[in-house]
Amino acid sequence: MRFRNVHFIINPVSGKEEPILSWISKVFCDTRIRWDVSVTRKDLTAGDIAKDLIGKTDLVIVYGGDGSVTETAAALQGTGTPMAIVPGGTANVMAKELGIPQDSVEALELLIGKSHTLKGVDMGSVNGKPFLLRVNLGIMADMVLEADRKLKDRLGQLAYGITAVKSIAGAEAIGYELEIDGKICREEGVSLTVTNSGNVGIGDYDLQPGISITDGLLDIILLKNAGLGSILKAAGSALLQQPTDAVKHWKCRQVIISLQKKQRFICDDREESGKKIDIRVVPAAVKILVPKSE
Ligand SMILES: Nc1ncnc2c1ncn2[C@@H]1O[C@H](COP(=O)(O)OP(=O)(O)OP(=O)(O)O)[C@@H](O)[C@H]1O
Repeated sequence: MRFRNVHFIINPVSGKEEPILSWISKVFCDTRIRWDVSVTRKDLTAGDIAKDLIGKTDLVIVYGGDGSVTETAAALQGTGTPMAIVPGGTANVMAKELGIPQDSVEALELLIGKSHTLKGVDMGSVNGKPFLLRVNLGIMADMVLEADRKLKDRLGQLAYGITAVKSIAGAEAIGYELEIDGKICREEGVSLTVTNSGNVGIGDYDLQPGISITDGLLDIILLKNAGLGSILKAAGSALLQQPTDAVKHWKCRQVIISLQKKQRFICDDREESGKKIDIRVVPAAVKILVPKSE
């Protein structure tokens, strides 16, 4: 696929410290592609910039972490303007999920070559607001909330490991009423995840086997307790991509979660709270540039 005009959105404070402008210039200098750059600010998000670019460029390319990627996807969803990712963040979950090179120069080279294609990627909506990766309640939410900017700058991905240990230590199971595609069930667990993406940003491991970001479905994953045995079984299941009895797994188009009291949850990187959480899939919502499969 050939693009004539592309527009980069760059987050100057995301995880990696790289001379990205000089690399863009080098990679694009021998092409006929016209490129332009906008830089995010605290008061000008990737989503704000992407909204302004709808229909005005052939491709929006975001250089940043999953926060910038999800903001851009939310802005472009349903518009027909495609996007690409050059992973510049700490974890870069979305790039891993889609097989996009983690190395920035390789990701730039993918844009100018012929070995890429545009893929229709599912998104989700939670109480009417868009998300790309997942919604977390319980210990997974606590883990992300505790890993603040300073900790991520100092420790990179290890920040999530440290906050995970803290969150698991204090975990208590709570009751969830789940209405899954119209069918009601009652469950208890320490962590509830409704995910669009399988990858969790640690190597190539998926949360559970069989999760796809292009299947038009969401996956609900419930971790029943935070005992060591249960955590090890869940981790082993992710490593070996085998099901386990420590985790319950459903696929759905919609789930309505009812809680006994208002609880905070994480929707991608965003903190929200609620007592009733209505989550739906939006199939093939946004077109993203990915490597062509063999
Ligand atoms: N110029 C800026 N100054 C300060 N903060 C910024 C600026 N531009 C963007 N941000 C903040 O960065 C957030 C997005 O960060 P992003 O996800 O790109 O990187 P990251 O946190 O390093 O990556 P990851 O999510 O993979 O850990 C935005 O939501 C916004 O709050």
